[in-house]
Amino acid sequence: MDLQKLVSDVHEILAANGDYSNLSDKDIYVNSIQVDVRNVYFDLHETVNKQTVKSLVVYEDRDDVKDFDARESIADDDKTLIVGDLNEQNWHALTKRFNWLKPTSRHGHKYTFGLGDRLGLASNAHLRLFKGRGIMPVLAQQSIRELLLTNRTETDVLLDAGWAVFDEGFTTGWADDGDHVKNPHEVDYAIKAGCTMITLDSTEKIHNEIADLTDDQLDAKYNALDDDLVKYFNDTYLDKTFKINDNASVHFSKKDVEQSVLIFNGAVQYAIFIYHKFIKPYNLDFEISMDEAIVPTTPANHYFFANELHEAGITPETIAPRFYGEFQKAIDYIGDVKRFEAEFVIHEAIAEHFGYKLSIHSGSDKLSVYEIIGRLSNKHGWHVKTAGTNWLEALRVIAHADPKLMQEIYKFSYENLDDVAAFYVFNAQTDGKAPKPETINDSNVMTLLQDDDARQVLHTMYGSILNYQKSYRYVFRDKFFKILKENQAQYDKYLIAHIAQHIDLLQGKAKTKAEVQAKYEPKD
Ligand SMILES: O=C(O)[C@@H](O)[C@H](O)[C@H](O)C(=O)CO
Repeated sequence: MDLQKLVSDVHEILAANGDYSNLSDKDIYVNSIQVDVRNVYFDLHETVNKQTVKSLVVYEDRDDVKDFDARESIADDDKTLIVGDLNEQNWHALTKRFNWLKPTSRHGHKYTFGLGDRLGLASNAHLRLFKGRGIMPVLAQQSIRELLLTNRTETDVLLDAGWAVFDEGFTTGWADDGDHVKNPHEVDYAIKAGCTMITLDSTEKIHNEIADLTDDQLDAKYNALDDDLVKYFNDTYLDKTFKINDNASVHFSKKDVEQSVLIFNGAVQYAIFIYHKFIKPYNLDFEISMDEAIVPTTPANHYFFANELHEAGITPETIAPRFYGEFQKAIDYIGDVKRFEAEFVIHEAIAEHFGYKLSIHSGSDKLSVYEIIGRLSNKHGWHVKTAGTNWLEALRVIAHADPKLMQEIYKFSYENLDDVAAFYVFNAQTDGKAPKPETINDSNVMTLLQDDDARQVLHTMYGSILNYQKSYRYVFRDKFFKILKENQAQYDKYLIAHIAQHIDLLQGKAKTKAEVQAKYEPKD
């Protein structure tokens, strides 16, 4: 690398008085430039074999610059210029200089949005979309399931997102979600890796089987609890109506009390335990999710959960109920939208009453309900989690650039769908619902990204696709990343078009799915 030229670049930056539109070195990534008195920091984006290769350039007082891991360096008066990799040491060194680089809690941010970049290549585009929108991006958001299936660690996820934050000069705050952690080991791991938010997935503590009991069986099981507990729950809830506001109240029949206790109280107690062991001592941002339970969270169940937490002195930042209808991965909402709205009013009132926000999980593509969610919760705020659909946008790039490879990927996914049966709940099946691979050809391959069943097959099979090997060699992985990196600009375009649809509806800038699709859906 020509270090002398980089020194001239630095002097040009210092002389530019903040206007970097005409810098002579076009490899300087302008969004990344930071000038701190006479110290200068930026990323260099060089194109090598059609891919972008990034390096960090730091120009600092000679004694200070030592904590960077330099590949090369050169002295310039009392300063040293170093060039380094975008690695862990350099990112930590930068966070000591720029506080906004570190992920923080969502607390105080009214609108927050989880992005879940499965491949580590989506955050730059996301940040360009979020700049100036007034929404805090939770850039790093990976479930343990996703980490296992992609062979990534929390640190990989943090660094991919953190470097994008520096690259884009995104100074208004971002968060890192240790998503769907289920046990103390996973919570501890997420915290130690630097997650600022913990999403406790309480699915395994929720007793779905209680919903199938007859009234007599339910009664017997409930009354078998210790007398003092039964007395406490009956005194607190039985035949009571809690008026939450002018539009919402929650009534507890005998069945509501018994089901709320027997289905959810184990999860409440577990959340209290996790709160005292980790959340409170480390002052973490806490979400409790029950969205992947089999039983929907009725307004009474939700009120019960929130009230019991409140009695224990706990106010999480967000709670993710399992709303009425189905929020399946990668496709629109399934269910009666009117009933969803009627129940959402009550869920929102409960959240506002107890002082947290609702979190909408599996939020990608739920374009039929975002206008409702935005309209009903914009005053108080919301958290939305997309479900890794940036992976599908990556496949859109593959389908475009190499239709044959995409057909092979789909055929493989279709034939091996059982791989993910234990990880995901989805409708798509290979017994007639999802399109048969032999019907897909070069001219209709893009339809795979529009068909609900094909989307679900491809969405859930990411781990198998990326890790599939023959003779110890990856079959798809290397080709996949090569194409994606060579077409990053197109990937960025697709990513922005996809998430912009969600945000416009949530922010009330558009009213219908048709409107946002007409505005943003890629035409090619
Ligand atoms: O695939 C996953 O595990 C994630 O995308 C996860 O489902 C996601 O983070 C989520 O919770 C969306 O609601």
